[in-house]
Amino acid sequence: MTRIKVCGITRIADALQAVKYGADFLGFIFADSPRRVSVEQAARIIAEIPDSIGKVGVFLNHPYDFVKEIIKETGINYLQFHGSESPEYCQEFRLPVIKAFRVRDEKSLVGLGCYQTAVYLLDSFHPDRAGGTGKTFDWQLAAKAAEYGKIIIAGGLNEENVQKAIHLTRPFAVDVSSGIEKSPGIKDKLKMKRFIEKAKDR
Ligand SMILES: O=C(O)c1ccccc1N[C@@H]1O[C@H](COP(=O)(O)O)[C@@H](O)[C@H]1O
Repeated sequence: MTRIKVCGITRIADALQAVKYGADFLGFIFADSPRRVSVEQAARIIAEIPDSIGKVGVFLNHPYDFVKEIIKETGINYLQFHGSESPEYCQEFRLPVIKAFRVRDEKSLVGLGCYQTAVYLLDSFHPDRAGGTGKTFDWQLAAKAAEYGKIIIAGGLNEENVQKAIHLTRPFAVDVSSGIEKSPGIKDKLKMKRFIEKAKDR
């Protein structure tokens, strides 16, 4: 069954709803973003979440020591590197790494084979925004990435298109953020429920 990652969590209520509806991973953004959480906020939320749920810290070209500190202070147990972090950088950490690639065309996936990370996350390319774009990319390109290992499809997913994305790409997981929001960082309960139901129904 396709796993579900709900990203951009900033509130305990949203985290608990996501878990109740069946999310497998929750994402906490430490990069510059309207969905950014403080270390204290993330630690408070993570303390309320069952052990069975993956807690993913999302980083963007952060210094090694910053990431280490966040791991220590919050209890995140997956690392999502959303920038231009090198394969060597990704291997410095003991936790499983999700390396993001922002997909514009086939060339965006060159270099993917150099990484030995747990999972590859494919998100949409945007010239000005690193993530949370609400835009989809050409899902046909995901097949190339799948040759290297497990993939997570991200970028512009919502209750209307998630089943098609799963059908076309057969991912390990789907990742949603802005597609289930009322406003940046604030989840819409109903949209979240419907998204998870649809994703689980595939
Ligand atoms: O959401 C953000 O603001 C963000 C900022 C910096 C790096 C990553 C970010 N979010 C990631 O974007 C994708 C998909 O978002 P969406 O569903 O298109 O809104 C997801 O992987 C988030 O982790």
